Amino acid sequence: MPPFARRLDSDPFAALLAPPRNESQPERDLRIKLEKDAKKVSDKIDEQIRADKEAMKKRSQNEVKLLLLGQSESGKSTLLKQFQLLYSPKSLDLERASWRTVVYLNIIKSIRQILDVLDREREDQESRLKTALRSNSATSSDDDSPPIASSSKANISASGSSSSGVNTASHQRRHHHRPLLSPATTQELLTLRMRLLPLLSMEDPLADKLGSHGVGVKKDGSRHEVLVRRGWQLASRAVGLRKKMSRSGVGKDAMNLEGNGKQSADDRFGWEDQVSASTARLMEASRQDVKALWEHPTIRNLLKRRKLRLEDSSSFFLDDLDRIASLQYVPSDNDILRARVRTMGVSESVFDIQVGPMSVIHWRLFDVGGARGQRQTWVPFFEDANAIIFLAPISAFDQYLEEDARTNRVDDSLQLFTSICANPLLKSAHLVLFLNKVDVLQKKLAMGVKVRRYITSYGDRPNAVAPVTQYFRAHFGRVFYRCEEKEPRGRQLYAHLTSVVDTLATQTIISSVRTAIFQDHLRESALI
Ligand SMILES: Nc1nc2c(ncn2[C@@H]2O[C@H](COP(=O)(O)OP(=O)(O)OP(=O)(O)O)[C@@H](O)[C@H]2O)c(=O)[nH]1
Ligand SMILES: [Mg+2]
Repeated sequence: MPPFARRLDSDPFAALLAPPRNESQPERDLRIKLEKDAKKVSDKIDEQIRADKEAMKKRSQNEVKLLLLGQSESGKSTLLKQFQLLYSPKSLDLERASWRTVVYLNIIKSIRQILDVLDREREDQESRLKTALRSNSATSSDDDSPPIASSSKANISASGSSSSGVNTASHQRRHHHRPLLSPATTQELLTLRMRLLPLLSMEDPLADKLGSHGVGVKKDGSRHEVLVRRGWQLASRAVGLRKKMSRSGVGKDAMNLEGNGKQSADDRFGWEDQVSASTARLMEASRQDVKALWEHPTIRNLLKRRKLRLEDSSSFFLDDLDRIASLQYVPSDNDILRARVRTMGVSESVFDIQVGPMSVIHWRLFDVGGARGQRQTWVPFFEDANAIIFLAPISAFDQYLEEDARTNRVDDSLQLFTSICANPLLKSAHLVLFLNKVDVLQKKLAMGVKVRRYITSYGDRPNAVAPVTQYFRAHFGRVFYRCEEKEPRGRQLYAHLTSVVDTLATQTIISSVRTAIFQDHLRESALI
């Protein structure tokens, strides 16, 4: 058998592609032409594939994806605002009016929480009085009760050893028996409460206002809890401006305080809707009452005694009411950093960073909702992430999750960090850890809050900032190295002690983190 025939026998493709044995000349010419045309098409496809690959490589070289991860209230959105301040400060200017609504909401929520505590104290005091009349009960000390969560839930943590390696303490709420409210003080505080009702009544309309701009509003007990999605700041502003234009279009201004022919208050101060304008006026009118409540010695005592954890921003705004409760108020950068609104889902922001005379990197940041119910939305963003900043608020050693009042927040952070370190989709991501809210930690320790009461494994170490931060840093480090030992990926952990509301310090850290992440990225993309 000739070698050609053998080849045809053994190679089915050669047999298929071979010209017919008794092909005529015209058939041959046609076949060759068709083959040439087919090759041209095939070459074009190859060329397109090559071009696509090249473009993809170029795009991935010019794009760095960074995820901001961590539990709720860890500071992810605040860190994003710092990126915005650093790389796109003008964009924050456009959002200022929207942040004013959030500041108002934050203040009103704090007042409501304070008044809720007052109500509970009154009820407890009444029932204690009744009991005392019967049994002549004794008083008890103030300092050993655990805090009550800002959600007003009982705060009882799981005891014993947890999978994260820290041991958290178990607490039972104690009752206080010493009466705090005299009849005169009760009367005084009830009068204040009554005078504050109009301002309090703005909470739901304000929440609805934010909620109507493509964001979520969750009913939290009897109250609205606002959750925001990507772009809410500008959506809120655009809707407000449209309303304002349509108002002036029909020739009447619902908010015109000055009478005909004069500029309305919302025009002068940039209010874009009636709800914000009304709240601003109520805020100014109620300023002295809010201050009287917030600074009232009995209220101070009560908050301390009941260990009410107002959100970190609350005292910041309440301490500065003279500035904020004014018709001229426009939120400063610092106010925006402190304003608190929950993130829902994943929101993406892009910053273009010039890295050379001709070269720009598109830095894509993904800010996620950190509550347990939100965490499943993170996973689709893991696959092509270049880097992660994981935020762990180490000041939260004495706090429990809002979504699970038995889980200590530091414990939750450690568990979450464990799952991030071990996730195979993130195996080549550059890993940065922010041990955040060091300023709050400092204040708590200075107030005498003892770490070992909440983290029993802390033992007899000194209750000071350096040993406490060192202890938590070691725990997070151990989680990381344990993951690397199990499955070595050659990664490093870059850890920073941060307070992301501190602009100067945070921006310095962002710059050094950026250098490290971009260097890693350039090294990797050179290998593609
Ligand atoms: N004092 C202080 N406050 C902080 C710090 N970091 C964040 N905060 C405040 O903590 C609150 C919560 O911060 P966010 O950035 O909204 O938290 P988040 O991680 O985005 O929370 P979710 O969106 O619910 O996942 C805000 O009022 C911030 O101003 C910090 O380092 N120090
Ligand atoms: Mg957020």
